[in-house]
Amino acid sequence: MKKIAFIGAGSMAEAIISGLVTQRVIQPANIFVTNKRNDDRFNYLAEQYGVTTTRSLQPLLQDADLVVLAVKPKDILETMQSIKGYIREEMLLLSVVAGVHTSSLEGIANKQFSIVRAMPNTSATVGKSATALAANGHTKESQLQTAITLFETVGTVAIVEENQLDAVTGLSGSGPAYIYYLVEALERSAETIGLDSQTAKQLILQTLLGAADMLQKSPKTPAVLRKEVTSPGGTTEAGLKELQAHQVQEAFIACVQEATEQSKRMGDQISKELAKYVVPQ
Ligand SMILES: NC(=O)C1=CN([C@@H]2O[C@H](COP(=O)(O)OP(=O)(O)OC[C@H]3O[C@@H](n4cnc5c(N)ncnc54)[C@H](OP(=O)(O)O)[C@@H]3O)[C@@H](O)[C@H]2O)C=CC1
Ligand SMILES: O=C(O)[C@@H]1CCC=N1
Repeated sequence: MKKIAFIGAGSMAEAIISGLVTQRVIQPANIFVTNKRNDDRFNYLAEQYGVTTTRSLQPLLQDADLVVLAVKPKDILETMQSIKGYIREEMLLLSVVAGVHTSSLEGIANKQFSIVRAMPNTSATVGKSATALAANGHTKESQLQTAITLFETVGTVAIVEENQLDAVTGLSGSGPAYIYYLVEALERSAETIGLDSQTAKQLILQTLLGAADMLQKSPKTPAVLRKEVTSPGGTTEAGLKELQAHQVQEAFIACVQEATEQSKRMGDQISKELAKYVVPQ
């Protein structure tokens, strides 16, 4: 990677920039960043990571073989209309924008080009994102490899078909929130059983980290690992009975399904909106 241009300088852009700089994938000065108006953000990113900031599209996009699109879905139309004149055949557009289909991006730009869509999650901030990538038909193998290299600086990467990205969004895109929700419940439960919050926090965090490590390192399935904790007639069995009575597994399944459906609904809505601006061939 000789030069990368980031359009959008928010939290997702910063997580990726941090990964690239920390792992020395590219010289920081060759990471070009733009945003809409936030000067403080420019100063912070330049000072913290040594990246080059500019609001001028020519220096941002000329010679950039990789352009990372990291704006909110509501800003995608304005952004694509402003950059479409700079899109070149050898350029790869890497979009982290949730719900915006590659066909919409090509439609607004009125040209066919290489696009990889990514669905990372916020754990990219600490280098632990579970990211899924989907490439459109124009993307070369070497360009997909570039996208993989980029996202491997902030975690793990899976390759999926574009039509699976809604499921990825429902599972791992939103996933950190489900885990935080569970931790909130455990913290509340600690209060009710008389543990002070500092002690409870430490116990919960280490339990979570330990279980995640077991899942990663042990060849055993989650069900087997669960059974190993559960002594017959013991405490775990008593606790799990309550979870079953409250249909907690079913609730999680419904949660992921509903998040996936919402991702589809939002994607359809954005596609419909953007279709108005697609230039007819
Ligand atoms: N949060 C999550 O869990 C996940 C989010 N995503 C996706 O990542 C994307 C980025 O999210 P996030 O980083 O949180 O967003 P932020 O709101 O933090 O950042 C958005 C950035 O876009 C800039 N921007 C807006 N309009 C333009 C424009 N016309 N030209 C240039 N820059 C512009 C903003 O600039 P300024 O501040 O100056 O207005 C800002 O720097 C979203 O599309 C989201 O769907 C993907 C996976 C997970
Ligand atoms: O909640 C959302 O819509 C976004 C997409 C994935 C995570 N956050």
